[in-house]
Amino acid sequence: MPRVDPNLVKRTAMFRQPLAALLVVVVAAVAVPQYWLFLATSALVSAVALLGLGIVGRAGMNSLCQLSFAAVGAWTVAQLNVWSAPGTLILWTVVGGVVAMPFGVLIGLPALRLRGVHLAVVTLGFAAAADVVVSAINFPGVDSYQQVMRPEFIATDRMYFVYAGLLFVVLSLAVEWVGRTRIGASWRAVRFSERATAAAGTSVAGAKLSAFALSAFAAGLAGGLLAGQVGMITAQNFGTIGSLALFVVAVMAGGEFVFGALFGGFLIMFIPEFFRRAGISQDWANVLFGVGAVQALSQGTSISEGFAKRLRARRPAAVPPAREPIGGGRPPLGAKPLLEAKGVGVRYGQVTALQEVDLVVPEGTVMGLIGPNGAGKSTLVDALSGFLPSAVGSVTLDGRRLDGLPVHRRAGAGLRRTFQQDRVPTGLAVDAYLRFAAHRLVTRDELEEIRGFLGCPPGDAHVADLDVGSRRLLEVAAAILAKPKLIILDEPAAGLAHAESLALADRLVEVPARYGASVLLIEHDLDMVRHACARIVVLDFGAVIAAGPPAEVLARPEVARAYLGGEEAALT
Ligand SMILES: Nc1ncnc2c1ncn2[C@@H]1O[C@H](COP(=O)(O)OP(=O)(O)OP(=O)(O)O)[C@@H](O)[C@H]1O
Repeated sequence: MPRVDPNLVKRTAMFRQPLAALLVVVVAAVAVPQYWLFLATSALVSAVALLGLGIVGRAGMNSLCQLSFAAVGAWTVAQLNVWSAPGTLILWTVVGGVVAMPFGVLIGLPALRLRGVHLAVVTLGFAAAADVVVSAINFPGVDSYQQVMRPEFIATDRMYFVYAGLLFVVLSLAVEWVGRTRIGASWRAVRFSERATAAAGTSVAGAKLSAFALSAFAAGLAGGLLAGQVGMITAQNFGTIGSLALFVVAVMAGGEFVFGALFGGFLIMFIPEFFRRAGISQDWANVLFGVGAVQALSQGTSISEGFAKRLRARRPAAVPPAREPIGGGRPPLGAKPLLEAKGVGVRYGQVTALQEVDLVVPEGTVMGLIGPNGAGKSTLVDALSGFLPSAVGSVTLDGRRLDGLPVHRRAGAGLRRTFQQDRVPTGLAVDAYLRFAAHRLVTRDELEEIRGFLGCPPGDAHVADLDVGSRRLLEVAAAILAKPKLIILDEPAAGLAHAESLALADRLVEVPARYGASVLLIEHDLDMVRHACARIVVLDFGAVIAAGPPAEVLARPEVARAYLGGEEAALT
């Protein structure tokens, strides 16, 4: 049997769901009886809005006002229709989507500070307010009974269904494509960890606002599509309860997936109809959706996500290559200072976590930062990388003052860091994560080289399927791939077996010469520190108590005392 090129399979993966959706639309266009066409078109309208909800869902946010954005799109289309603007309904619908975008950004602004239920309340408030506004004033053309005109070729219900289907397919292709760009990866990343997103040089605000803007665009398209379908729109089409139902179905079916959106659209339109035919109140459909959403939330996966997981589970597990120690000595201690921190101090209320710490990391070296639990190591890393704006003192990297710069700008200036707990977004594949976190264009060769160098799993392995040790290595790989001047690794060996820690130490030793970055290694594994570092600095109670070559420093009694709490023995 001829072998299929795996790279081609990977590259075409984003087309799979949209093309399958196209097939569904084509079959339905031929097979659906005239009677059901209106409902089927409405299902596509809802599916378009659900795709948009899936975008904010990818970024880990909730929006309960999707139909308010749809109302903006519908309003725009109705107004352009009244004005007989050029471009026909097709262009008006796109304009409606674009006009909805600033509203998305406006509603996204609170998301910069609010999360979870608080954000949901804000969006619900907007939905309620929009509901009141559109109920109080008629849509354009309603007073004069002016129907939204469809162009000739989509005048029939069947052709309009095909048009709605094609619009859904094009939008889903666009969403899948954006999902594979750095913007899409930033949505996944921000959902997993805002701190790690910023540390990877990406603006958290940009990620959140772009998700809201594109989500509103999709909703605006849905509104325009609806205006063309029904001809004359009213406030009832965009009620708060409708927005809530849409959200609940997105949670249940999985709006983040093309098929989840399509399936959700089908449920929203056809379940109430089935109830009606069975002589049951249609309101029971919302109860059913609510139960489905509770079920999805309690299981932690939507229907589509569960399906995707089962498909992934059938693939063989990714086996990372063995990470054997490769030997080699410590890097030289560079002469030129790269990072210079002076008088860095941090207080948490009454606790002084850091007291006027001075630290110099030279160019071209691996330096260790050690100290007992609570010594202030992570606090120092947070202060250096910009997570503690209240920190006092000054930080200079390669002669550039970093003081006052936010986290992502410091990352852009060449300071990369990792975290004590791994922060690799589980929604991405290995190479997608590396590309995102590198924050620059990386070649396939570079990806393969860094994965091989550190012994990371294959590029198409899914992060969610990896063990903790492999994820830690991925973080290190991503930091190196970003080509920074300084990489601060906060306990990178947590989760690795001892032999693997030493193997990682061997690799770190090579980093300055091979990739041109210095490394500041925070680690409790003193074997690893001895193995990798040309110099170490010891913190205790927020102050530097010793600095120098590892063997010499670890032999000092004050260092042993800090670690062992009073015993005078040297740390061997
Ligand atoms: N958000 C916070 N609020 C109050 N106190 C804090 C906070 N974060 C850290 N501290 C305190 O600041 C001091 C330094 O903590 P830090 O986490 O920087 O130490 P560490 O050396 O990184 O410890 P470990 O090795 O256990 O990670 C500790 O006394 C800790 O309790």
